Amino acid sequence: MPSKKALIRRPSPRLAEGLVTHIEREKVDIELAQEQWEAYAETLRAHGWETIEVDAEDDCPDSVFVEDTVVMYKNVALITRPGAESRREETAGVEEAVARLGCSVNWIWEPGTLDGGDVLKVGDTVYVGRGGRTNAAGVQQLRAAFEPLGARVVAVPVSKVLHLKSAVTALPDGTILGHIPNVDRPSLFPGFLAVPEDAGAHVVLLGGGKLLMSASAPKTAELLTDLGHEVVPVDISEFEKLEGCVTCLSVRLRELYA
Ligand SMILES: NC(=O)NCCC[C@H](N)C(=O)O
Repeated sequence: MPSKKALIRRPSPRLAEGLVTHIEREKVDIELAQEQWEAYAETLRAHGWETIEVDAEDDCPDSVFVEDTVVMYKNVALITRPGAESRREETAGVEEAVARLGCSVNWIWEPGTLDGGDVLKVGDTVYVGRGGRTNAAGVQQLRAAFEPLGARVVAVPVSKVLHLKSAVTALPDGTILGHIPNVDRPSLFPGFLAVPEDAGAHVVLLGGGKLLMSASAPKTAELLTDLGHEVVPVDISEFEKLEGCVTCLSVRLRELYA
């Protein structure tokens, strides 16, 4: 049953201490981050999404990146076991939120690790990035959770960026967008479109053909507009300083069974 709910999680006051792995640390402006987060949430609402706030986790600097803690497939919420130990406390609140929404809940167990940022769904194909945060056991457990439900799980290597979705996401027609220097094996993806900017590879599908994108990818926005897409830009500069992108700030629940 189609639904338009999106989980979001308010930034921790300790956001500036969030993990940085592949880029140089830059000072984060917390007040600006809060404003940007409000504007991001408002943009979702303006496009028909009911936002559901997961209880804040003030002691977890990276908790705003809610996408990493749960992967949805149909009505099943797979609670992850984040690859970074400092992020493991984040999952409890998310589990509570999805259970309250009537999802069927499943879990990634030790020794598996998996971050939601490593999972890209394109129809019933579920790409999973095997990289710094997601290990082989995590990939196997994801397969065991979703293949019986009809998913085709495709594992792909990720070595150049934090997560698979830091490298690639997909347009509504299934075209995979990626910035070539960040993608390990572009040939693994059918219908690959190279984009000129890092952040140009990140789109959130708002519905009705609209694409939520970072304001830091103007050339890609132009390219996609020229291809007949409607781009909705948001400024998320403070989250980008922590290797966050537009996808990681929400989890869209499109197939709730309720
Ligand atoms: N899915 C995502 O893109 N998550 C971004 C997580 C950033 C956070 N600083 C981390 O390193 O875990």
